[in-house]
Amino acid sequence: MSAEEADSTDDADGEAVGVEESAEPVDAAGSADSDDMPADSDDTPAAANAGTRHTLDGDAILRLRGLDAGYGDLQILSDVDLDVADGEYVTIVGPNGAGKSTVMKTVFGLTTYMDGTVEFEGESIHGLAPEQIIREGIGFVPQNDNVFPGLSVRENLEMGAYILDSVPEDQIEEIYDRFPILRERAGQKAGTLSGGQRQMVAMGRALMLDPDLLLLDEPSAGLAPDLVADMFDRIDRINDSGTAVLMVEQNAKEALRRCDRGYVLVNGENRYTDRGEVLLGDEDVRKDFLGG
Ligand SMILES: Nc1ncnc2c1ncn2[C@@H]1O[C@H](COP(=O)(O)OP(=O)(O)OP(=O)(O)O)[C@@H](O)[C@H]1O
Repeated sequence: MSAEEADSTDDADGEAVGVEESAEPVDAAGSADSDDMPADSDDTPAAANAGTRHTLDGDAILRLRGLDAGYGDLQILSDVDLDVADGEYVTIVGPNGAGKSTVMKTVFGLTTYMDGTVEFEGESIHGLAPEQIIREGIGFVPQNDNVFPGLSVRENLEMGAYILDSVPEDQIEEIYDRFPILRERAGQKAGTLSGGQRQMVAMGRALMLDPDLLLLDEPSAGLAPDLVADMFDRIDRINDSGTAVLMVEQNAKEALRRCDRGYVLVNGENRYTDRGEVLLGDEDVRKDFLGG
């Protein structure tokens, strides 16, 4: 069994976790900055926090509140709250069909908005077209069809900056420094690259405008197990250089191990929120969503 299969949340039914809302806010559910944590927060079980707080105390660059969204008349997300702080690494995990990708697509203006707020850097971005959202400083790497297969690697990167008047050569160089194989393959059609290399092209394209927030939908999907760790390392480095990351991952254990905070989404609703390591250590979360 591959690491991905082992971590799959396919069989989680989302019904087994019966954690009720607590009246008391729990501080540990919030901040990306460990200095802000209560001294004993390492020991706070996620279950004690579940259903209480899905938001940060401080400023968030991405702030979703009471979000309802879906496709046409079909509502998928119900009352979703989610924050990403400046420079934070946040991951969303949960069973298939929980609505994880729908959260990302909604941030990027690709679903039917129904209710709630979507704010980025203090301004509402609800109703903006994807091109405007890119200008605001959000990059998005969708799970599928995320490169132009008939264009070269370099042309794909240039497409990431199509809203500019001229190609930002310095940024292309930065992307090549980050992903050296792309410099070597600059003239090769993206459709002929390996899965891992295509994922680098897709990330590189999304980084061309140096976004403040990068949305990554299942970046390890389809990668051979030995390439998965490398992809996660690259994401760590992108985040280390100051870009906030919001990532959806089926490889839930690894994602939670790497991130600052995690959200468990079930049936389009928030279920758990806490620091990744706290969610990983929680028996109910492990049993119901992480394959034990
Ligand atoms: N374009 C669409 N039109 C209609 N329904 C859709 C569309 N895209 C997704 N859905 C439905 O929305 C629900 C949530 O899908 P979503 O892809 O957000 O889930 P997910 O948690 O990311 O799941 P997975 O892990 O399987 O990718 C599913 O029932 C799915 O069938």
